[in-house]
Amino acid sequence: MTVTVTYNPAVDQTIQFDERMAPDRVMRADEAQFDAGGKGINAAQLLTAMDRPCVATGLLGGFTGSFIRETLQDDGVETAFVDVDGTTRLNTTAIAAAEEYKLNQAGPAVDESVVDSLLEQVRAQSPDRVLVGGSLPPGLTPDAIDRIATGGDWETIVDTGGDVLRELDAQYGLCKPNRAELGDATGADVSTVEGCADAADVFRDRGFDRVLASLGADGAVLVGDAGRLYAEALDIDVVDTVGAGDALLSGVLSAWEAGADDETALRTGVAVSAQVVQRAGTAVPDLDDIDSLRDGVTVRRL
Ligand SMILES: Nc1ncnc2c1ncn2[C@@H]1O[C@H](COP(=O)(O)OP(=O)(O)O)[C@@H](O)[C@H]1O
Ligand SMILES: O=P(O)(O)OC[C@H]1O[C@](O)(COP(=O)(O)O)[C@@H](O)[C@@H]1O
Repeated sequence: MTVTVTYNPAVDQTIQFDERMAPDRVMRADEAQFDAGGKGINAAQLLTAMDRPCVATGLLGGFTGSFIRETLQDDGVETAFVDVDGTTRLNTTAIAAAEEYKLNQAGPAVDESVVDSLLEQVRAQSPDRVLVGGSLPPGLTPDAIDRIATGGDWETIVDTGGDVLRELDAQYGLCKPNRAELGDATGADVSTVEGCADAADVFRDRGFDRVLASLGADGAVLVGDAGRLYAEALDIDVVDTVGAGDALLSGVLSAWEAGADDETALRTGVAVSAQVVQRAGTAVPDLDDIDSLRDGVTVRRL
């Protein structure tokens, strides 16, 4: 069973415009979409949709926090959040004439003592693995993630920005940097797939047993004891890439939970992420034919 930890959840607002974004003018959208968001929460929704036992934890506050809790419960996702003062943030994605703008808030300031309460919630679930996803709100340092990794007898997986990734000091089962985060955290040249795999190898020497590097339209690389695998992205019409990394990671974790090997897991992750990027927002897409979609993913050893 997987527990997800989202220290800095978000209500994801997605608004779309036909015309390009421009300053000093009122941009009027016909509609707006609101989804429960934040990297760990996105993963919990996808894992639940793929029938993998999962509990979503993290920090929630204010009316936006209530929206997230109610949305997850309506979606059948088990929750065990810690309530905090302040208001959970609203992250806005504006899609204007096919250009995507991501406007993220920092989130409510919290006291480090909240990590103790969160760890209690995690331990109470007796998880096999814990996925810590997303940024940290003001008041928390990377130690808040290391404390999860050292807080119990579970495997810890982490998906966070390169600046935080670089500071982690515990042992992790997997990290999921995207191309920019891979380059930021290692200083390596990540302009080629081989370069990304080399940079991922550097990460493995820093306490990450496996590295799942997401490369956007170029697909993904999975590096671990079983070797270095590269999967091409599927050729699809992209609407919104927000949530793509969470989808890739969720697909990989879901396949591993079903006993799949690394190649099948990587194929599954690419297939799930392809479904997510074909629609706006971070709500769960149609995952019914993931098995046939993943058979269409090209994978090779590097
Ligand atoms: N333009 C695209 N075409 C097809 N698949 C994509 C595209 N962008 C992202 N994906 C899929 O989503 C995955 C994660 O995308 P990426 O943007 O790297 O993640 P993140 O959201 O973490 O930055 C990719 O590995 C790929 O499988
Ligand atoms: O696009 P990704 O990396 O899969 O993550 C999407 C999620 O990350 C967020 O952009 C938040 O990211 P951060 O936690 O890193 O600030 C959410 O708004 C969104 O739900």
